[in-house]
Amino acid sequence: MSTLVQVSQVSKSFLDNPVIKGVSFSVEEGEIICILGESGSGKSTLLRMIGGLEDADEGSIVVEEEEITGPAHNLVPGFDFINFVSQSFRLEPFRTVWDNISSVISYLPDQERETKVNDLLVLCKLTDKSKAYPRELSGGQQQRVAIAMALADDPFLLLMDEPFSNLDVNMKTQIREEIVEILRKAEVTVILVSHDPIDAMSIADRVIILESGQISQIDTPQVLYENPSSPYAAKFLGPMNYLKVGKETLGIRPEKLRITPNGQFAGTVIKSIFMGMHYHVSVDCAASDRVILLYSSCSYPIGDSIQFEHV
Ligand SMILES: Nc1ncnc2c1ncn2[C@@H]1O[C@H](COP(=O)(O)OP(=O)(O)OP(=O)(O)O)[C@@H](O)[C@H]1O
Repeated sequence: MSTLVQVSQVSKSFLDNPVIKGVSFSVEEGEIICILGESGSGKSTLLRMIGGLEDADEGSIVVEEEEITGPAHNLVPGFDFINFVSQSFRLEPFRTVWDNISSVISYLPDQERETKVNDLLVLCKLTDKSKAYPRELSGGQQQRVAIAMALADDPFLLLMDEPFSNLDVNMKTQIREEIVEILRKAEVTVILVSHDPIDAMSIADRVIILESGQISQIDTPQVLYENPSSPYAAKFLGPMNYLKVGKETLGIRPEKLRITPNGQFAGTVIKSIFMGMHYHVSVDCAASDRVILLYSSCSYPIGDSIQFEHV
C-alpha cells in the first residue's frame, strides 16, 4: 500500500474563527477513514478542503502527488480524481438509473460507456433497476445509484459527508453493509464524515476523532474503543464509565463491569431500562461523580443497592 492522501499542518479560519488547527494525517490507498467529532468540530470543512472546495489558510494537502487547492486558485473548484457523495444523493429525477450513471461518463465512446455502466449496475446490485426513475427507488437503492455515479469515472478518492443520515433507521444497517461491500470491491480510497459510531466501527479501517479543529486521536476502531486517549475520544464509540480506584480514575466500558454480590464497587439503582439484548441499569456510585451504566440480563428495582466489579 502507498500513501494516497497527505494532509500536513492544515489550518483554516472563517473570519477570526479558527475552525481547523494544524491538522496532519495520511491515508493509504484503499483505506476507508471515518472522521468523527462533535457538531461544529470542523469535519465538513476538513473534508471540503481535501476535495478542493475550500481553501486552506496554511499547510498542504496532496492527493496522488497533486497539490490540492481551493476555489481561490481554481476556476472550477474540485478535481477529476476526487468525487463527493452527498447525503442528498443528487440524482437527476427525470433520468433513469442507467441515464444518471451514464451521464457522468458521457465523454466515453458508446461501447465503452455501456460496458462501464453495466459493470457498475452489477457492482451496485442495480441491474434490475436500470430503467427505473429515482422516485421509484428506495433510499438504499438511491444511495447505491449515487455511489455508482461517484465511482463511474474511476476516482482515486471518494469523499462522503454523512452518507447515511437521510436513510430510514431500520434499513441503515443493511444499507451500510451493502455500501461497504461495494466500496471494498471497488478498492477505492474513502474519507467519510459521520457522527454515528456504528458507521465508524462497521466501515472504517481507521477513525479520526476531531476535537475543536484538532485531531484528538487517530487509530483503528478497536484501539479507539479499547484505549481512547481522552474522555472526548471515548464517548464517540460508545458509553464509558469513570470509576475511582485508589488515586486513579479508570475509564471502563459497561460490558467490562459485572453485577455481583461481592463486587468492589457499590451503588444505588436509579434507572433500569429494557433494551432488548439486556437491561441498561443506571447506578449512583460513590466511586464516580457521573452516573454508572451497567448491562444486566435482569432488571433491578429503583433504590436497590447493588455491587459490581471490573472484569
Ligand atoms: N462558510 C463558512 N463561513 C463561516 N463559518 C463557517 C463556514 N463553514 C463552516 N463554518 C463554521 O465552521 C465551524 C465548523 O463547521 P463544520 O461544518 O466544518 O463542522 P462539522 O463538524 O461538520 O459540523 P456538523 O456535524 O454540525 O455538520 C462551525 O462553527 C461553522 O459555523
